[in-house]
Amino acid sequence: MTRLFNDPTAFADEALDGFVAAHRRWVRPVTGGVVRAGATPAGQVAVVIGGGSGHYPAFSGLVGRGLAHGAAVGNVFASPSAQQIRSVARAAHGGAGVLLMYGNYAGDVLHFGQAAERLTGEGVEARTFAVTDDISSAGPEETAKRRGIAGDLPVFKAAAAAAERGLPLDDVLAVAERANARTRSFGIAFSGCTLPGADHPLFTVAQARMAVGLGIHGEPGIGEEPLPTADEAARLLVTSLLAELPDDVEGPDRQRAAVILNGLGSVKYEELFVVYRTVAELLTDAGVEIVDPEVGELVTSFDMAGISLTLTWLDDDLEALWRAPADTPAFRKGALGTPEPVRAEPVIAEETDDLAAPEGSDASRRAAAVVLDVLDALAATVDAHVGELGRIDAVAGDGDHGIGMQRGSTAARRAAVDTHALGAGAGTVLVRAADAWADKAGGTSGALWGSMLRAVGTTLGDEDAPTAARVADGVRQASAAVRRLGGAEVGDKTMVDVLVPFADTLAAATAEGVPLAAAWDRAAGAAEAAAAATADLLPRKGRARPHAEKSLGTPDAGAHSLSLITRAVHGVLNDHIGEAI
Ligand SMILES: Nc1ncnc2c1ncn2[C@@H]1O[C@H](COP(=O)(O)OP(=O)(O)O)[C@@H](O)[C@H]1O
Ligand SMILES: O=C(COP(=O)(O)O)[C@@H](O)CO
Repeated sequence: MTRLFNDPTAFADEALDGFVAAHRRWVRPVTGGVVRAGATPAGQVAVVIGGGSGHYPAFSGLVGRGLAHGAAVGNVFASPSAQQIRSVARAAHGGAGVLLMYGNYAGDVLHFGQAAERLTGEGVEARTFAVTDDISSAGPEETAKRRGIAGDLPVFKAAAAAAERGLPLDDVLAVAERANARTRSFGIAFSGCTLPGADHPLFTVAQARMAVGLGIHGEPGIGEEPLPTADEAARLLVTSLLAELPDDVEGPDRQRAAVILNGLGSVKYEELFVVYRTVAELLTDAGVEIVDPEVGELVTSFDMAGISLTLTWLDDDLEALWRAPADTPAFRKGALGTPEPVRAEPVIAEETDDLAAPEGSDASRRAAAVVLDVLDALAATVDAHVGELGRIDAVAGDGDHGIGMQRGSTAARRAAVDTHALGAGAGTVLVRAADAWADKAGGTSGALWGSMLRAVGTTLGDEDAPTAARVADGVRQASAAVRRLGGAEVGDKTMVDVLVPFADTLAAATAEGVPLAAAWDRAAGAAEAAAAATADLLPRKGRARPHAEKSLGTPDAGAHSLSLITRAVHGVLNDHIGEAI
């Protein structure tokens, strides 16, 4: 249970404020997260990490000398937005480029990727790297699909220590790749976490049972077994990892390994030590030389009861990087010289894009008024279903789909109202709403909904009055944009299963000359049927994939929300447009 909070939707921001107030020696706040209190030394690659809140000390607690130069901090269990990441990276940049590092989650991959593109376009050389240490989340033949859990720490640290040596960006990236290829984690859980404001945990484990193969977002494990003793738990963790050695490690005998026994939130230190005692014994019996072990909370999931074991198989260079000193709020090692002075200049102000909007034609401004009503209906629908969407997402995901959609749709509506008041046409209103959605929501759906609204807005433009064919074309462009960005296709159990038939039906009906509202009605019917049919699919993308079987019988959360929204939008089109276009 998370007991102490004010407004649950403000939890992540308020936690970050308090964290900064407590750690000014190490960090200073910037829009989107934190950077080191001292400047990145000129000519040093900046390592910028990030992810959702709810995992402390990941990610803000790992900012400081010897480790990250900055951290982008998202909402609870949702990746930070591309705009946040860009802002933190610009503040951390020391002139030698930026390596953006995160765990391998769909939302992080999308937002960090977009941030890197934008930074590079602005002249800040940027690369991305996703950590994939969790062996339970995909098989050895699909290591690129694995999630990042406590292995984030040794991989971030290796890259950051390489950056401290003055290596160029591509060499720092190569170190991250090598550390990741040699890092494996495996975990078990005894209870799920309860998000701030929620009254029940994201999952439960039956009395005297444990979930095997945990995630760090309250995802249920991939299997269930009887509750073990501490020694049995240690044996399971060690044998699972020794059975999954990296390709270039022939056997454990005479190998060196960095070892992390991580507590997820409510397993206490003494319990961890009891388990570690046997972990150390088993590894030593297998011939492994343990290097600088860490036992404690390094990547958490609120109050989740669970533990994970991480092994990084070291070569000489990786050992030196693992042993290198570090000084951050939550992770300290060795001794560093005198710290750089804490910068006295004020907090970097949020960069605001030019607020003026290009004026739309009269016809496009009238269309923009309908767009406002559409966004109102959209946000109201999300508000009315926020709990239901969260529950569906919690079956095999992280339970945040409702709150993510709510944050995004609320921000989009606000931005649309402001932009409309500046005299903008329908296209610009939608594009600004899209950017606000992606920025404020973060997460997978934030990036995808941002790209959808942007595609429709770009197609409508600010000059011509929208026609039925133009709207249908905009929706088609939106469908293509989501598939391009997320890489999912029909059948993967995502919102794409609804978006494609919706766009195709709308295009076919408008091509037959059916007026927009009636064509939309037909397309919304196709969307509803497609959303219901996702209940029979096994997920192949996103957070639900490792829990495929559990999701059978439940529709995909993003597919369901999209179908609800298409139906609500039909109401607006029917009332405002009728058969006019
Ligand atoms: N690669 C993808 N392409 C398209 N849609 C996706 C993809 N991955 C996930 N989704 C959609 O995103 C939804 C989850 O959104 P949300 O819960 O807001 O994001 P997150 O998983 O980042 O917390 C899923 O239900 C699915 O419809
Ligand atoms: O949840 C996180 C990001 O992944 P999403 O795909 O946006 O949910 C985050 O907590 C880990 O970085």
